[in-house]
Amino acid sequence: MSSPAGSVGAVRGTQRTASTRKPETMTDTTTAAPVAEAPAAKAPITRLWAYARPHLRLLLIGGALSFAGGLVGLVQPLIAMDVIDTLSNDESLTRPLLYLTAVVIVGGALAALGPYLMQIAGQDVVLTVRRQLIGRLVRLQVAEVDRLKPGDLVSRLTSDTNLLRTVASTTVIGGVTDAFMILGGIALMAWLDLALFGTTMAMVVMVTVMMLFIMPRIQNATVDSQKALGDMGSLLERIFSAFRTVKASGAEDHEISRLDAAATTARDKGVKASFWEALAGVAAFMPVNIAFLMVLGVGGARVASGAMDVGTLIGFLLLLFYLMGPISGLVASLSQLQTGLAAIHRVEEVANLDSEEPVEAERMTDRDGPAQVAFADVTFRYGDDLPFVHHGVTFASSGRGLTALVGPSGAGKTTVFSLIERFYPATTGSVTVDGVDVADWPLEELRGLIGYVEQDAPVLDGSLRENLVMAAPDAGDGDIDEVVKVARLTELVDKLPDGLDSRIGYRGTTLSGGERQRVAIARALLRKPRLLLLDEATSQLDAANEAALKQVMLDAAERTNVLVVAHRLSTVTSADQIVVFDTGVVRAVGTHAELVENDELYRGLAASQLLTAA
Ligand SMILES: Nc1ncnc2c1ncn2[C@@H]1O[C@H](COP(=O)(O)OP(=O)(O)OP(=O)(O)O)[C@@H](O)[C@H]1O
Repeated sequence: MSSPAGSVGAVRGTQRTASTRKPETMTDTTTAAPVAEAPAAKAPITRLWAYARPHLRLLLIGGALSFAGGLVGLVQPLIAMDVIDTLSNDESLTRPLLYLTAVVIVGGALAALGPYLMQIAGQDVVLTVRRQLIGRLVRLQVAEVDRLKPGDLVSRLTSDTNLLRTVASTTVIGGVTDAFMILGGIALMAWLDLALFGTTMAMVVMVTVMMLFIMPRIQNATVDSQKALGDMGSLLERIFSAFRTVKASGAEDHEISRLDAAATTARDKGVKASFWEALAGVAAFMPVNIAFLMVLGVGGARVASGAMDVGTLIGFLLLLFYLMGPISGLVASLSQLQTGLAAIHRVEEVANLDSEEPVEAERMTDRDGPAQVAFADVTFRYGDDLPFVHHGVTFASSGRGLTALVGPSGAGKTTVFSLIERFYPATTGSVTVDGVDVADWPLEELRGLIGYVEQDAPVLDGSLRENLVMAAPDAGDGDIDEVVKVARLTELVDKLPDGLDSRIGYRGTTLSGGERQRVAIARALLRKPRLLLLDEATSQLDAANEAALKQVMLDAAERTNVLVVAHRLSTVTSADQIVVFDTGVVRAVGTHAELVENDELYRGLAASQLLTAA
């Protein structure tokens, strides 16, 4: 074997492991798994800033326009005072009324345009977050997906990110604008009358203290409420992933009651969050109303005593009245901010998951022809707290030909394929392809040379063509026709209403088990792989198709290296070599005839499948 060209060291490290993630402790299957137990690496507010920063320009323009709209509104009470003075002086109302009209029109236009621009920025922020999440989710390591619940992840991508829209747009800028309004109003109050100002400030302090108490509770309640939604999504996803089994088991009522319980929990948690939000509203509203009454009382007395004129009192009251908007706006913004921070917390947990980062890497090799595979004393287990599945597996499949992996169920045959594909790293020992440890291959290149047909031959929602070209997007019509013929799919394509462009349903439910397997085989062959991994590829085929595909396998083995996990030995009796697995070790390697002669386990398997006399 010639060793592949190119630097090995330069392409290491394509798998990313979040250093902050704690080991998983998942045993409960009824609720959504916590995506990660460690808190997000950065404070949610810092992350919010990072997400919003690329859209800052639009946010600031929108915010400035909204702020200008608010300022224009602030002038209204002053003009009203002017109107009263003008009336009491018997002067013409034309000038103040013109001002008032201009203020209303300009204020209205600014109040519409500013929030609209901020909403656009908010949608852009959500898009940025979703893009990051999508990239992360699709590249998650297989081990992470083993322990997670897709329904919960879907909820994070859809529902949680949606909560960010308002917070990233109107909330922060609106809150800041409202805060400035309030500060401006307070300054004006101090300028108008210090005694009334003091009365009002007591109330402002009261509101602040109450908010400090309520806000963290809103955030916690929102996290709980969003988690409950995720749990519900997980349960629903669980049912649809085994829909026929649920029905055939008559388990609808049981599943409905579980979903109902999850929906009730989501409702209860939502109500709790709403309770704190409502309390925040009251906590802001009540003191302002009390302040209004107190100003009326104290101000009335001051007017009666001549310490203050009636115009100033009315101006002060109007100012207070006007400030109710910004005050309740600020409180609503703070509540929304808590909701958004809760959402960021859940979104950021996904960032802590282990994923396979794409890295630019030099190609290792331009070799064609069959790839060689070798396992050298490989041990492996799926988790630190799980038993070893491989206890020192050693075998080689050196180039062109058919290698069959056989042995009892659970012996570790499928795991061999997972290690070759680098879905998991071997614990000790080495798994090499073309003499290079799989850990040293650029991940994309390694997987690019392999065609893999999984045990349950999954197909994805979409058209038949989309499913076939998934691993070979550049395949031409001629190539597709050829694999369709080779995989005995011609009849299926002819009978489908739109041929190759017919949709084949969620998880290929409109296809038979055998058809799904043949689609998966055709997909793998279309890639023209240097290494073909077939897992139980013929288990659901009828006798005629099994014989035909056995021929396909042997044909492929003429050109490439084919590894097949087989339970039905009839399909692999003519394999170049058969590797017999037993409880995580290779107990024998040989041809069918040699193994029947020398290996007791294989002889038993062959006898039980009527391939030899017992
Ligand atoms: N993702 C996983 N997490 C934890 N344990 C796993 C995982 N996948 C497989 N196992 C366990 O590893 C062992 C070997 O599984 P593997 O699928 O490799 O066996 P196999 O020989 O292919 O079996 P079969 O012939 O039934 O398909 C089994 O005990 C199985 O329960």
